[in-house]
Amino acid sequence: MQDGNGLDHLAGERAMAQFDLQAMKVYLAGGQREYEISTKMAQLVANDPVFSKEDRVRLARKDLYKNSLRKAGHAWKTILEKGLSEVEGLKLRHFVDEPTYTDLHWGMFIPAIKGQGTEEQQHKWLPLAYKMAIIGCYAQTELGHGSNVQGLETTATFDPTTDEFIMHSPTVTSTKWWPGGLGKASTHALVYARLITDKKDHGIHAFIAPIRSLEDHTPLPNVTVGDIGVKFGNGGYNTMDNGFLRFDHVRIPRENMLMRLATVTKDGKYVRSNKPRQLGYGAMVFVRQGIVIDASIYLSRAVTIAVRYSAVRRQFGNKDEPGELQVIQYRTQQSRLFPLLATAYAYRAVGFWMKSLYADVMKRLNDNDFSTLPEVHACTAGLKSITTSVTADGIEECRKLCGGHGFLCASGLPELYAAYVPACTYEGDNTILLLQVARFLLKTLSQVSKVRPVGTAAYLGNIKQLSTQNCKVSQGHDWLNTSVLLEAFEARSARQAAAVALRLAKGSGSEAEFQENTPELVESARAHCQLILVSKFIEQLQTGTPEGIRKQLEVLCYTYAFSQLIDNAGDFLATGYVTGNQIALAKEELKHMFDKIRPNAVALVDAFDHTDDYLGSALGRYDGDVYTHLYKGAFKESLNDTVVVDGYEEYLKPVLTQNLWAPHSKL
Ligand SMILES: Cc1cc2nc3c(=O)[nH]c(=O)nc-3n(C[C@H](O)[C@H](O)[C@H](O)COP(=O)(O)OP(=O)(O)OC[C@H]3O[C@@H](n4cnc5c(N)ncnc54)[C@H](O)[C@@H]3O)c2cc1C
Repeated sequence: MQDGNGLDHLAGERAMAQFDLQAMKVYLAGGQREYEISTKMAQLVANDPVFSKEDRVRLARKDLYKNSLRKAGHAWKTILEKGLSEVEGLKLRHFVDEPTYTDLHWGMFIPAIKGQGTEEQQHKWLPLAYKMAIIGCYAQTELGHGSNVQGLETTATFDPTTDEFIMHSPTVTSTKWWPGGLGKASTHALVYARLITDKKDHGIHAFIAPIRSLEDHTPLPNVTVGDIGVKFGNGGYNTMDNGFLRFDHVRIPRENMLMRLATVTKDGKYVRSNKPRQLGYGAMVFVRQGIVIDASIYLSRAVTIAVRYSAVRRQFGNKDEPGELQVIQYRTQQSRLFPLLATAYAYRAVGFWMKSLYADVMKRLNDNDFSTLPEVHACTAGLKSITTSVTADGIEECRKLCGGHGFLCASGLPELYAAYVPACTYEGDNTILLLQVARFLLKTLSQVSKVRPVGTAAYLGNIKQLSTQNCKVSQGHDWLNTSVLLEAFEARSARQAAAVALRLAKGSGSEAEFQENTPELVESARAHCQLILVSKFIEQLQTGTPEGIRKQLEVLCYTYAFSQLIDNAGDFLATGYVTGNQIALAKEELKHMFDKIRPNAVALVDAFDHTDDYLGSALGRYDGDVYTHLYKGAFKESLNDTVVVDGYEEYLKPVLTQNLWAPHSKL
């Protein structure tokens, strides 16, 4: 891939690489087959003008949304015409790279029916959903409540005289608010509502409610539905029609309640099924594995842009070298950029591990073995929280690493951030998720003498040893030992969790005391998750990494672990496990890692294999021809459609000609 002049401005950088680029591409794709599918789908999208992202940040909302509908429809047509498999179709939609209603239809509506519907219900709804004869969304959140699902107010009251539920939104705060795809596209909503039979409230259950006519798409009688408004950033998440929805005593058939876990009989009896609630856990692990891989992809896009641009951009110089220095040569630039590069690799490795975790969970569910589920629930909740928060912050850091030009939409970074940042909130607010992890840690510690902790919490079984032995590092290279690093992360996490558990144990056990300690609880949950990330990156590295890339992955793994250690040095020091001197030694080792990454940096981001089309960034172009394309890009700006700007006569000329109060002034 080269520019119009045939020049690859980054060729010198690429020539320095010390690893097998192709092997790294295949590794990052998750295997040869995945690599081939990815490459094919990326090209298919890049070569189809309908999928162009060219004007997205300049379009008014109505045009933006209409174009998004066009792309989603065209993607579906392409999938059918080319007979693409489910995996290929998913990849194709991934490369279209635009949040849209189909994300919720395929990602939430269909899985919810599969997980919560009876076989009969699946038989009725899934064929319609699979061929998109109906479009569904996932309507849980309301104006008044999101995280606190038990606080939802929408009601579904059973009327045995007609064998129907009456869906109702009794207050303003009960208005469904936020569901993606609800605003304008969906014909059906999976509505979470309080089930009421015979005046008794049975709590929150799921119902399929038709909301728009299948004839002309108008809202059904007594349904009020629309889009909630413009969201953060240009383009970004504004291609999605997040919606509001109110019911005014809308009747739906009894069979529209999803009844796999509980049933309402014709005469209004509420019956819980004997199916274990945990059956839905497999889907949860699957969704969260996708979130962690997505975090890696989004972060890798930002890092690709920042690394390539940092290799192109030159500022200042020194007397020892001719010309100006590439900004990637500056230690401060490296110390902000290379840990993010290593993080993108770490998240990819952890995403791969989560795939095997999913397989393990499914096997256990089949065997009715629910013993590991609390640990799996906590681990995946925590990983969702940490990886999305770090990725959102990382994209913003990459924007700053690109200086002024990073602020231009042409850099691709503002839109990437705007599209990604809600991941910190949807699928569970990140702080709430960490509090769930903290509760799990407290429970595990309270039972540690009787129940041996499993999986990612197994280290807590060694709490005594981890609480008494301190770090033995005495020279820098002592840190270059994965067991030493792992023990440091285990000891820090175990000690932080034990400290807050002890403080709570000394108290009365009240909820107020728990609340008082939530900042420390969140910190200990974060420590636990950072340990999981470091340990799984190491584990993945040690299991069958191809020779041609192992060395680079090791460097990235140490970079990741050292930067985590240093960024959280306060916590590590406070636990007493490490000394200030040991942290200083780790800092020196981290600099050595930066030296090892430096000649490989551009190749390491090339390995993510993002096409120019997918990156959509003048700064991150493969050929490094940044300035030509920034300059050309300015001429696409609508303000430059005319040389004299619209508004000059009415509003600018009177200022310049001192005619502000002239009789014809429009000011
Ligand atoms: C782009 C986007 C798309 C979405 N798509 C959907 C969708 O398709 N379907 C759907 O149903 N919903 C959707 N949502 C809604 C989303 O799931 C909720 O916004 C999310 O669950 C957070 O809930 P909340 O808004 O009530 O936040 P709140 O819970 O009100 O959080 C506000 C603040 O309070 C803090 N907080 C709340 N409770 C506690 C506590 N107990 N302890 C400590 N701190 C606390 C939180 O950490 C946060 O800082 C979407 C949201 C966004 C932004």
